[in-house]
Amino acid sequence: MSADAYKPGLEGVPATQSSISFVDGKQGILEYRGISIEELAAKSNFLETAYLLIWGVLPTQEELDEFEHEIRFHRRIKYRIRDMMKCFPESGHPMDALQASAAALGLFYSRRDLENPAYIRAAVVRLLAKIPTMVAAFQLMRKGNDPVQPRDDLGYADNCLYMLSEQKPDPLAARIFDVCLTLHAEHTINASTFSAMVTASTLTDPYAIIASAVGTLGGPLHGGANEEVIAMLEEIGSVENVRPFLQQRLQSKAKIMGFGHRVYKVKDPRAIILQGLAEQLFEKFGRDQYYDIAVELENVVAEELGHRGIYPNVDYYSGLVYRKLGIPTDLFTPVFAIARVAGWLAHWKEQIEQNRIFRPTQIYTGQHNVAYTPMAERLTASL
Ligand SMILES: CC(=O)SCCNC(=O)CCNC(=O)[C@H](O)C(C)(C)COP(=O)(O)OP(=O)(O)OC[C@H]1O[C@@H](n2cnc3c(N)ncnc32)[C@H](O)[C@@H]1OP(=O)(O)O
Ligand SMILES: O=C([O-])CC(=O)C(=O)O
Repeated sequence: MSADAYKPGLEGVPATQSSISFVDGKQGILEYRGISIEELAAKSNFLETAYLLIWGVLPTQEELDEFEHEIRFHRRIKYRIRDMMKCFPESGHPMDALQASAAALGLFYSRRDLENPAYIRAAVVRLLAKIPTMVAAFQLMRKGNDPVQPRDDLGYADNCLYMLSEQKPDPLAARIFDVCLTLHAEHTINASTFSAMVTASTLTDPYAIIASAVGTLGGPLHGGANEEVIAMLEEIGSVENVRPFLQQRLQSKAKIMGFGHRVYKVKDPRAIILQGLAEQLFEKFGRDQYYDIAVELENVVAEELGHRGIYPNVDYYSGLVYRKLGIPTDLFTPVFAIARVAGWLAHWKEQIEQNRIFRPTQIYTGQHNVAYTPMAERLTASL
């Protein structure tokens, strides 16, 4: 195979066919099942959107009620999962705790029955229901407290926010959190979804699939950037410092977190909505000290890098929203995961319906016919 065929990072290489979502990176369009993200953010909610993504159609009221009811019923986690999480080091990152706990769920539901729609539905319900409870359980247990119990009187987003922020959510805050989940639910064949699809293509169980996707999402080039953005804004510290900070970053060829995207060459449509949500929250609950720095950085990056299509991505303004909602910084990426479970599950279902194991090829750059060197004759490797 010619080396020209190799595309680092698989840029532009179609790896699947999918009807779940669509991105036009030049025009800044994102659709789930053909419906624009702006319309879903305004009119839908996370659970309805999850249903749409996974089953391909908007549910009737009856179908949605049943789905919500099933999820509400499955929110609690087994005491053995909680006991396992108690043994995790408090200093560990919540994404690692989530990855381990998601994988551990598979120990309880290991019988695979991929041909059976009831098995698929049960796994979908369980994962959507339990992932937020697991994130919240680790958050409380690392502080030495008992894990919070989900509240049956609260809807999906309200309950998540209640468990994560440890306070009864204000209705506007809960609605905004719900929109955040909808915005993060799906994004075509991004790195974590691809990871989920590769794992799914071996016909393994959905808990292993979600665990591999969580591991992939956590990296700073992907979902982990939302946490890094806040660290960066804190480091900048003041609006006056934005320009010198950017110059120094560009000189050292370091990335500006929350900017740039493989597909979008304009501002990510989700970043536009998230910025609006941040402003709504600031109006009601007071402005975040880092917001002005963020806006100035966006302007200065546009001057310097806009001509190269480098603009804010979904991770840029989400952290400012989560901070105002009272969510600790190292839970920002787990919150992303809570939402993206919907997209990963939709791709799992689609993958097994059209499955062929992922097994690409490589261009070998090593040697051939190398003689084995006996230990006594080996030179110290110059590392
Ligand atoms: C949910 C999400 O995953 S959204 C993305 C979250 N990630 C981030 O915010 C991290 C910062 N951004 C990035 O690292 C990248 O833009 C990515 C990973 C998102 C996309 O990566 P790729 O498509 O592979 O682009 P790549 O990293 O090769 O960048 C292409 C060029 O643009 C530059 N560039 C891309 N993003 C940035 C950035 N944030 N800051 C400065 N320069 C950048 C690169 O340095 C590179 O320049 P070069 O051609 O002179 O070497
Ligand atoms: O599509 C991507 O590469 C990353 C992204 O924005 C997402 O996963 O939401």
